[in-house]
Amino acid sequence: MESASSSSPLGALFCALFPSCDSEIPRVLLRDLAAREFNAFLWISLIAITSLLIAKVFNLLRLWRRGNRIPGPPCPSFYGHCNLISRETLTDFLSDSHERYGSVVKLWLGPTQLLVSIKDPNLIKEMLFKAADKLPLTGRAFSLAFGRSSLFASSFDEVQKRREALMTELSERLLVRAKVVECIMERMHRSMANGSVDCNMVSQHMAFTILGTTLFGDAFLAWSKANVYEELLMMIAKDACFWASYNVTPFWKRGFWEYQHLCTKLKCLTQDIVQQCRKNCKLFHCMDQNHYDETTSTGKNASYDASYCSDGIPDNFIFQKFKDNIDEKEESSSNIMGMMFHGCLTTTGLIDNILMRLVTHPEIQDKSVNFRFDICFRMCPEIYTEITMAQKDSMAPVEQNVDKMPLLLATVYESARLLPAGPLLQRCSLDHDLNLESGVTIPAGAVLVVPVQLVQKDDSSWGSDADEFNPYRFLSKTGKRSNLVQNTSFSEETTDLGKSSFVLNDPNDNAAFLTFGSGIRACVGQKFIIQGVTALLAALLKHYEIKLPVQAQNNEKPKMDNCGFKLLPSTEIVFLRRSS
Ligand code: HEM
Repeated sequence: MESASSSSPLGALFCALFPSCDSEIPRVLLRDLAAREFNAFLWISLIAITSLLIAKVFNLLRLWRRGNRIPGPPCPSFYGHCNLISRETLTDFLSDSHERYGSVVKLWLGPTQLLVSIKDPNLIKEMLFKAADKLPLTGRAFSLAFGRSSLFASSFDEVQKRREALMTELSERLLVRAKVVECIMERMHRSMANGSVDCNMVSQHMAFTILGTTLFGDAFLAWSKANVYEELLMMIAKDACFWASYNVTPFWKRGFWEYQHLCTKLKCLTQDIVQQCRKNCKLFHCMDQNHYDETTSTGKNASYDASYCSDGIPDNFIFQKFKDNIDEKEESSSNIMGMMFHGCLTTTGLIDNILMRLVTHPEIQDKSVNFRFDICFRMCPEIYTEITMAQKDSMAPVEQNVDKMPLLLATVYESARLLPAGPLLQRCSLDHDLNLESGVTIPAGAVLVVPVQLVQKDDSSWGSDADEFNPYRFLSKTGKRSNLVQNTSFSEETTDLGKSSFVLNDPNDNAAFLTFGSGIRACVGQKFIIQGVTALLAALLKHYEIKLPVQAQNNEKPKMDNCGFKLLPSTEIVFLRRSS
């Protein structure tokens, strides 16, 4: 009978090489070899796991040692403050802690989770420039809902290229076109048939239309599924953070699959609007080509707009240049959905907030309609006059003259200051400690946060009226860029402003203005959305006065909710057509 060793390929090879050997020897040798290799494998695994654990323990000890050097409230238990602080109370807790322990405060959220909050504007600025990465949760929320995104990922290296491309694209689309304004006004007019409109609904629609037409072009205005898209996006927004907060994707939960179903629907709709854009474009291309052929054959001057359809894709269609930069594997639709998601949510909040400020401070729109204004208000400029003045010597539509409307721009910035889009700016530095110039060292792995709302309402940065709505704080007289913010009362300064022309101070010059973040990960859409929203408001306020309905005028003014990011109750407002 043939031996086992010679029947195996290795054994046969051994016998062929050493024919004189005993047939038992190769088998023993092979077994020995296998046992040694297995042992070596076990040793290597053991060493690797042990060194990994030692590195983890070492990092943890370092985090504890360095973390404990930062001032902060004592930790109630080994498991940290997590059980004591809810999302609603975090800002209050940080406010108290900053008051007691200074501008850099630490909180242990768990035995391995250190949170460091910074309140001093100059330290914040430095930190936001040095810490380039965002928390993994941010990237996870976007990728779970929309697929891998190279715009809203955590790592700076991943987003850097796309950020630059998007910034260039947005800077070419700063103006909201007359057609978009018309479409919004038409819809608002229809909604007003019931007497008043819900402020949040109308803001959401405006935000959605601005973003949709910027990303998808005019095809978006005629798209029959735009309303469904808007609803879906808002439904996803409600749950995105909840599902992303699981460390392991909860495949076993039914709710998760329902959420995923909504996300898939949104993706299909995104692809649908992209198709509509393509069709629209081909149509325009043919029409323009026919027009071009006609005009050249009749010898007339051809006015073919090559920039619109140079390669069969309209210029304003999903950012052609931006799309070119996306590598093949990446789904461009995830970036588009991400932009619609972030842009619509934040812009809805901003417009909602501005409209509420305008109805609760009617004197800023137009003094002639307000009977309660006092002497100081009589002297200060107001938005309606500003719009009419800006239009006086200009043939351009009102939305193209926003640069001549500093008070309207200041109103937008002041509303953004009082109600930022979220409670915290967040960063982390996973691999390196962060050394701040003040001497504070923030250990690698700590979560860094900026309590935006506290910073944007801090007396030391904004003066004694920091809590109040005062757009004039962003204005100064021509030729005198005085610091209006510090220790300046509304009445003194605005009286003075009324006598002379004035300019807008760049809000970003104040390190405590953080609505759009700051530093290398700051919002890419700031300039675009400020211009867009101001242009839309200019067109609206030129024709309408925005008011609370008569029955609501004596009610209490809307207040911020517990988190301070929403005005409650959601209010009905009225757009009253101006007679002239
Ligand atoms: C009122 C409107 C908006 C507000 C309040 C807002 C606010 C913000 C904030 C606070 C951040 C984080 C900044 C930081 O951590 O330093 C951010 C990031 C970002 N925003 Fe906006 N945003 C708005 C509109 C938009 C629009 C319209 C776009 C683009 C179409 C946009 C694109 C982005 C992008 C791409 C980022 C991520 C930057 C990064 O992670 O590197 N934003 N935004």
